Amino acid sequence: MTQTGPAAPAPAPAPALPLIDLSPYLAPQHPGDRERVVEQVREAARQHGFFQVTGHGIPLELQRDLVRCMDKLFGLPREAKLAMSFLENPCRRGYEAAGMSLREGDALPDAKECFFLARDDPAVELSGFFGPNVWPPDLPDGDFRRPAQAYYEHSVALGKTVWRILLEGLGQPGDLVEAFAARPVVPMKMIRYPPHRTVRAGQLGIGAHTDFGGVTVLFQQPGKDGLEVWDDARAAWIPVPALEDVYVINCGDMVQRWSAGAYKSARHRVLNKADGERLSCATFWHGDINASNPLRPHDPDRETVGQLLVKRFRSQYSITKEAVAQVGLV
Ligand SMILES: O=C(O)CCC(=O)C(=O)O
Ligand SMILES: [Fe+2]
Repeated sequence: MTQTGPAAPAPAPAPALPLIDLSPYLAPQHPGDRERVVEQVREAARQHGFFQVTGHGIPLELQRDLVRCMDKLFGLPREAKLAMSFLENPCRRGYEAAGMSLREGDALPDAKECFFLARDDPAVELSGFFGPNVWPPDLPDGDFRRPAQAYYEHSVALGKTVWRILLEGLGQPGDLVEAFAARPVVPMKMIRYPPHRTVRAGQLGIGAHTDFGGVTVLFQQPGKDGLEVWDDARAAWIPVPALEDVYVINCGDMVQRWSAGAYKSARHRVLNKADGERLSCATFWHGDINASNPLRPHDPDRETVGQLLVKRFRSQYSITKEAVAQVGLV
C-alpha cells in the first residue's frame, strides 16, 4: 500500500503589480470616483513604487504609431544612427549605442540601444535642459517626427496626471501640479533590446537600477515581456507582463525622497524574454527646473528639480559649469 502524505502546498501565486483604471479619475461618473483612484495609486506607490494603468488617455493608435517609429529608427544603418549620437548634442538628444551604459556593480554594460527626445524647443537654453531635438534626416516627418511628437505630448500629459494624483494622495491640492508643470523637464527614451540569444552570458537588457527623478511613464511593446520589479516584502523579482494598452508607472528617487518615503522608488531591470527584439519607451516626467518639493510644500529642504538633476548627472556626464551655475549650485 502506498502511503500518500499530506498534499504538497500549492505554489504561491506569482505576485503581480496592482492594475489601476485611471478613467474614473480622468472622467468621474460618480461621487468618490476620483478619491478611489487616488487611494489605489497611493497604496500601490507606497507598497511597490510601481503599478500598471488602463484608462490612461493615450490612444491605442498612437501607441501603434510609436512602435512603427521605433522600428524605423532602430532599423536605420548603424552609421546613420551613430551620426545622431547624443554625446555630440548639447541637450543630450539623439542616439545612444548598445554597450554605453554600465552600472556600478554590473560586469557587463546594458545590451539596449536608445534614442532620446523631448519637447522640441527652437534654441538651446539653460545649458541644454531645453533645446531642439535630433531628427533622423532619412525618415520622412510623417514616418517619425510627427507621430513621435504626438506620442510624446500624450505621455507628458499622462505623467502630469500621475503627479496630480500623487499630490492628492498626500493631502495636497491637485492644482499644485500647475506650478510644478510650468515648464517641466521631461526627457523621453525609446529603447530597443536585442534578442536575448544575441547578448553575452550574464548581460542584462538594462541592469537593476532605480529611476532617479520624478514619475516614469513606460510603454512596453505588447507581448514582449522582460521587465522585473524588486519586491522588498518577498525578496523576489516580480515579472511585469507587457500588455496591449496597459502602461507601467513608477516613482523615481526624487519622489521617494520628497514624499519622505510615502512613495517608493523600486529597483527594476529588463531581461528580454521575448523571442526576438523588444521595444519600449520611457517618459521621465521630472518637473519644472526651479520648482522644489510639491509633495511636502513645507519641507525645509528647498532643493529644486534642476539641482537634483544636475547633481545626479554631474557624476555621469559632462555637465557644463553654466548648467551648474544656472540651477544655483556652486
Ligand atoms: O524597458 C523597460 O521596460 C524599462 C526601462 C527602464 O527601466 C528605464 O529606461 O529606466
Ligand atoms: Fe528604469
